[in-house]
Amino acid sequence: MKKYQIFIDGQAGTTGLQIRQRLANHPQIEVVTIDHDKRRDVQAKLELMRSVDVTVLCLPDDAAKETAAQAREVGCRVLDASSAHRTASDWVFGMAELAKGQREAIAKAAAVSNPGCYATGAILLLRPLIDAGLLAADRELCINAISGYTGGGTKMVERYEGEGAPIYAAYGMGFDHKHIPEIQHWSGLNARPIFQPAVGSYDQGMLVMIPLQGSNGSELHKALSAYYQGEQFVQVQPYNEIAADTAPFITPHGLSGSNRAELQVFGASSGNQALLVAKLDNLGKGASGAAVQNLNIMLGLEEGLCTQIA
Ligand SMILES: NC(=O)C1=CN([C@@H]2O[C@H](COP(=O)(O)OP(=O)(O)OC[C@H]3O[C@@H](n4cnc5c(N)ncnc54)[C@H](OP(=O)(O)O)[C@@H]3O)[C@@H](O)[C@H]2O)C=CC1
Ligand SMILES: CC(=O)N[C@@H](CCC(=O)OP(=O)(O)O)C(=O)O
Repeated sequence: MKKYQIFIDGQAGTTGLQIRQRLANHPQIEVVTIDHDKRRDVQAKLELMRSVDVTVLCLPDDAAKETAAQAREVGCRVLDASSAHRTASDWVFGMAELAKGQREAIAKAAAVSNPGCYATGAILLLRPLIDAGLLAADRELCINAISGYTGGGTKMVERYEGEGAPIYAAYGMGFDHKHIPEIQHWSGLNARPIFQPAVGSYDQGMLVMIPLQGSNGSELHKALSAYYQGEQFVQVQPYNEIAADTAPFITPHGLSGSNRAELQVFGASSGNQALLVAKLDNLGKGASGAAVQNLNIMLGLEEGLCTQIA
């Protein structure tokens, strides 16, 4: 059986480690590692990139831009987990479920950008509804969200695993979160949404919530259910139903290690108020799970292989 080789630049970071953990048992992908003290050595990286099938970037944006340019120079395919190229026209957006033809585009691409964690939830909810005309592209939306602290990378993990980090902390008060451009671009929203995220004192798990005035929940639920029918990693839950084990609450927990996103729609009996909810693991479908899914697609392998941590 053919084995493909990949190099992860940023292999020791939060996202890099989770990708390696998933790939440890992959039957057809082998991770080629770089010595820790050579991780910033451009020549050593170029040499590796010349020989592998795909380079995966798990770096801060500026470093990702540099390495992506080097990878392209030596003709190596790239999958970038950073937010540096998510709306770039010469990159393919790595969300297989986005629309018809997206999987095929990922399979052929030289450069794939892995979606942002919050953006994954928001785009999965909005794109089908805007495409269907059930939400107007110029609709002014507020998107609320909460993430586990691993979403903030090694620095936030250190802070939360030490003393005194807040149990709940809202942020995004500058109205300029880095995911807003990709949410707008890939959902097809003309109006800039207000995005108001928060971080909680737990490691993994995310909720993205979009309240809608004047919308009929049942119609939205039907449209989302039809759009994602047959998808392995995106599931629409029953209308107006809260899982028995968390009722009367919806929580960001329960999907750690998985590559699934669960979408929910709630609607008022009046038919003119609704709430859209996406639940996912910020390190799973929001990062490393999606990255392995994209690698499988890029290499022509079964899409679900090793995307989840058992
Ligand atoms: N955490 C998450 O939920 C998600 C993160 N991402 C994205 O993935 C990328 C990585 O994030 P995350 O894993 O959280 O970050 P971390 O801070 O956990 O890890 C980043 C890693 O990159 C290394 N690094 C930094 N600069 C360089 C460089 N020039 N060359 C080689 N290695 C370098 C760091 O090593 P050192 O500092 O020791 O040199 C560190 O190991 C970011 O762009 C982030 O936005 C995407 C989706 C979700
Ligand atoms: C809790 C937390 O800080 N989350 C990060 C987003 C997670 C992330 O790293 O997003 P990317 O996928 O774009 O890299 C933030 O709000 O900036």
